[in-house]
Amino acid sequence: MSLQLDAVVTERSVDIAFEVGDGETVALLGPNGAGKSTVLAVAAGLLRPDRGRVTLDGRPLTVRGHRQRDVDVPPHDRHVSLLAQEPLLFPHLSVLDNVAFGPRSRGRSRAASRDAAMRWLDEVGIAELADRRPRQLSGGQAQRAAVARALASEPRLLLLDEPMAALDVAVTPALRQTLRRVLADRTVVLVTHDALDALLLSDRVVVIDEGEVVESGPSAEVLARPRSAFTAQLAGLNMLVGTWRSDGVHTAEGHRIEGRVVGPAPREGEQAVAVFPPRAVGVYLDRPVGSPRNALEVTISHLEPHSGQIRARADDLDADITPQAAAELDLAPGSRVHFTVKANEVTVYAM
Ligand SMILES: Nc1ncnc2c1ncn2[C@@H]1O[C@H](COP(=O)(O)OP(=O)(O)OP(=O)(O)O)[C@@H](O)[C@H]1O
Repeated sequence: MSLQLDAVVTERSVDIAFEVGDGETVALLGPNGAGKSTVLAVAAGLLRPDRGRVTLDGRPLTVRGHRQRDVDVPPHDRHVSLLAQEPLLFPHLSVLDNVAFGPRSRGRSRAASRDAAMRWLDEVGIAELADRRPRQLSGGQAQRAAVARALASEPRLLLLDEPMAALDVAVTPALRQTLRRVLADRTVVLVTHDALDALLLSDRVVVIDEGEVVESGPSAEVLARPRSAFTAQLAGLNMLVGTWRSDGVHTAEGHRIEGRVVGPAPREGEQAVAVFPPRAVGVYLDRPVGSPRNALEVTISHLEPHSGQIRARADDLDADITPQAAAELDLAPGSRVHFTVKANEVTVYAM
């Protein structure tokens, strides 16, 4: 295990332990105040836990309240980079010099640092902005520069605190694709509120609530089959993971679903995920004939009121329908029905 973290911060009622494997991205999910930023601060060395231990590649970074002598490696000696929600760039330096700062302060020559910085700017798609000042960048460009800067110091561990939260929704899909590329094979802890980011960017999720880990496991499993009410609410979307074929995503349960592919197209036989909101789902007793919609035959497991609608849950999928429709269909747990959804309401991503 690359990162091992175990931290108690009494004042914040946080008592959290988890591990991140070498080259693995773990998403920390949880409601406001759950303790996610506290965990990042402990890993980065910005906050000392009352009790705990943080090791990276076996090297103790923080040790408190153990029988062993206390250890507190300062932030700049940890080989850890933290990327905050707001890109914190030095305003008086060019974008290139902002990115070159990390390698330079680790003792590399000015020329080598600038070369490395240029490579990273290219990697995140903003090489042509190298000479600008941070105030001449859009929010999305500044965040790309901040990603390049975080990576240029070649951290052993990258910590991302909601890297897309402050951005315009229009630029998030492109930045998400960039992050997917640069996070692959790195050891990363990603804090996010967004189930889709967790699904697409992380290998595993750790769900925390009120300062404790409440659920963890492979991202697709936890998000598609949430065990806690919180995770279900967070996911908020139907997600079907399966194998990509030319006619759509095929799941192990035998469902096939078509949708719009966003981002790099999955290759035949690769894993893909189809995502759609519960409000886009229609419920029918008989399979609709001659309709271009996706139709999935499912068994209702439960029904519950949900913001003025009835939420029907079946085979890990949710449909929100009106109370009248639920009554007319005479729905009850055990009912065999068809969930339908138009292909243009379904988004498909390669995994
Ligand atoms: N500087 C601080 N001093 C004291 N308590 C704090 C401080 N910052 C946060 N807390 C408290 O610690 C707990 C965990 O907060 P934390 O910021 O880690 O949560 P979070 O999961 O990151 O939340 P958010 O999603 O809102 O950023 C909360 O109860 C919060 O009120």
